[in-house]
Amino acid sequence: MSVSFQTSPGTSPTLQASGVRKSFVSGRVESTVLHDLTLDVRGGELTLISGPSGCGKSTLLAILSGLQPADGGKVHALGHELSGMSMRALEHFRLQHTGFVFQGFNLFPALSALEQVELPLSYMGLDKTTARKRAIDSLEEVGLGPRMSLRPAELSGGEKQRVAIARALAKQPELLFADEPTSALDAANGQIVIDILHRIARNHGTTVLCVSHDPRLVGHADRVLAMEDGRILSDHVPDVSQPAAPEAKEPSA
Ligand SMILES: Nc1ncnc2c1ncn2[C@@H]1O[C@H](COP(=O)(O)OP(=O)(O)OP(=O)(O)O)[C@@H](O)[C@H]1O
Repeated sequence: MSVSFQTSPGTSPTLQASGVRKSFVSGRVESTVLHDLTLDVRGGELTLISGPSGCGKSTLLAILSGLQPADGGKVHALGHELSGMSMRALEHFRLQHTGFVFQGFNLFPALSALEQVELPLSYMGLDKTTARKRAIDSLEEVGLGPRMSLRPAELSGGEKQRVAIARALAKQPELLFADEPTSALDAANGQIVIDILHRIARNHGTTVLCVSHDPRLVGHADRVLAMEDGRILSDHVPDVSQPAAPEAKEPSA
């Protein structure tokens, strides 16, 4: 049986999935990874999808962001039905409206932090001056103003992830997707990253959807969808009076 979670009346969801199903075939075995999953996600909030490894979180994020097709059901993002879009239209949608942050940072070794952030802005068609200003503003917003000329090899893991966040933020996306953004980081850097994602949701009205198996993140989200075996088991607002992780200190470079 599937459980549905809907937004409360008066709020307008930016991401909606209804009856989403996904299976993978390996040899002769077909495994269902998502079972008739229905959910709504709102703007201006950090929504965390938590759950054990292998429960289908990354697959769900990939489907909600248009990176992967579902086998059934519908996904609406910013009012567009993703399942009805061509590959080309999906690419355009992702370029214009979404930002991604992944566990492995995905930075180019030869580019400075500033160049990493400017690059997607050039693909979006922004002129050089606008792109540079946006890139600088975004790097400053994640606390990397003084380090924007450095290349990945000269940055710590936490700083690299902040460059990746600045790169996503500079696009001014309505939807920001983060897949295990803290997994490669220590506790202090992980907390800084999740705090930045939270601030982006609050200050820019962005829909931030983060998937993670890290239980320390639960206390830092506005809303937590707990997933298990391809189903959402609960939808709750975390108790902020019970911090899930110790206070973060600004780490040294
Ligand atoms: N392309 C694929 N082909 C076959 N099986 C896949 C594929 N992608 C994912 N799976 C399987 O689907 C299941 C869910 O994977 P998924 O990556 O969505 O889980 P997850 O909850 O994000 O896990 P983790 O926390 O470890 O990243 C796993 O059993 C995985 O092996």
